[in-house]
Amino acid sequence: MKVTIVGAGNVGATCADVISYRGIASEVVLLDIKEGFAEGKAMDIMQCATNTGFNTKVSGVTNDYSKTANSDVVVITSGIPRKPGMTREELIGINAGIVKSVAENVLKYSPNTIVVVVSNPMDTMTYLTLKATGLPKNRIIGMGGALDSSRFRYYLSKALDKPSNDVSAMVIGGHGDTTMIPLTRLASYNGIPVSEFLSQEALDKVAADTMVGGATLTGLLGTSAWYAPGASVAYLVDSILNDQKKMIACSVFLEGEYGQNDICLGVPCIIGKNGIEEILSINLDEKEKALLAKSADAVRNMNADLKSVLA
Ligand SMILES: NC(=O)C1=CN([C@@H]2O[C@H](COP(=O)(O)OP(=O)(O)OC[C@H]3O[C@@H](n4cnc5c(N)ncnc54)[C@H](O)[C@@H]3O)[C@@H](O)[C@H]2O)C=CC1
Ligand SMILES: O=C([O-])CC(=O)C(=O)O
Repeated sequence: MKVTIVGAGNVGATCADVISYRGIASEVVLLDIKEGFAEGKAMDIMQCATNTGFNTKVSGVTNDYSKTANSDVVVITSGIPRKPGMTREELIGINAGIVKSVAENVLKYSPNTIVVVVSNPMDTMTYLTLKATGLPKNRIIGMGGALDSSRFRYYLSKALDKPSNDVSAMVIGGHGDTTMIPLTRLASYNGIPVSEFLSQEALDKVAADTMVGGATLTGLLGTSAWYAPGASVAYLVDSILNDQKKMIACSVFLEGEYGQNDICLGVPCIIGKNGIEEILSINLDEKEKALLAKSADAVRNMNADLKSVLA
């Protein structure tokens, strides 16, 4: 199975590294616009093969889309990341043009591919990819919920002082500092509601920390995070390529689900060889419904800025 990752920067290269290390795909092509950069990242990753014991073939190319031909999955991470103090939404001006041209280029050589959109503002970039390419909705997946949910589980595990892998929890809504919705009511520690162990005050703090999880890392690192984002993309790609049917919160085009239309927003999905195989409709309480509607309004406002790019 072949995966192309466009953008060989922090997130793209980390994703290539995790995919090869875990043997998720037989071939990974890294593509970047910066001369020699993807080639260098690919060579560095390939030189891990003997010491970590993988057989994936990783190659890098400078803007040569012919080398990406017949990819099963294409991941788009090209674009700029935010700096401390910025929101993801502020990246739209530069990233929209990049994402649109990249999506068009990859489809020329891989017309049947599934596209995973990572560049920010991710929900709007996913919507843009869908509108610009006209691909069916099951083949355009926005990655944000996998990452936000893993951060939610991290903060819950810290509050519980128990291992992250014993915690189950999901974040839905937009992938933004104010638009994501950690579903605290449904989070559990080995099947027991976390509210059995944590006060409402502690749970509120976990939710607030999760929402600004990306901003916190950006403040610490000077640019946005890459290890967990790269691993989250690889987790999603694994579920597609190996038809694992995992339930993952993904940004997907909604047509009536959760009362929303003409928008890409994070909701629980079943991910398999056909991409988005099912959108799960879970019962939200009134407060969660209101938060989702508010989140959708904010993402829709952002999408309105795409008019000139889509014209
Ligand atoms: N959805 C999510 O959960 C996450 C999204 N992101 C987003 O992912 C994007 C990438 O982040 P990083 O890897 O940290 O940035 P980075 O700056 O390290 O890498 C981006 C790469 O894209 C390349 N690039 C720019 N224009 C291109 C084009 N037209 N064609 C091919 N390559 C091009 C650049 O040369 C650079 O190497 C950002 O927009 C960031 O906000 C980052 C983390 C998580
Ligand atoms: O915070 C950012 O800008 C990058 C991102 O989406 C994340 O790490 O969640």
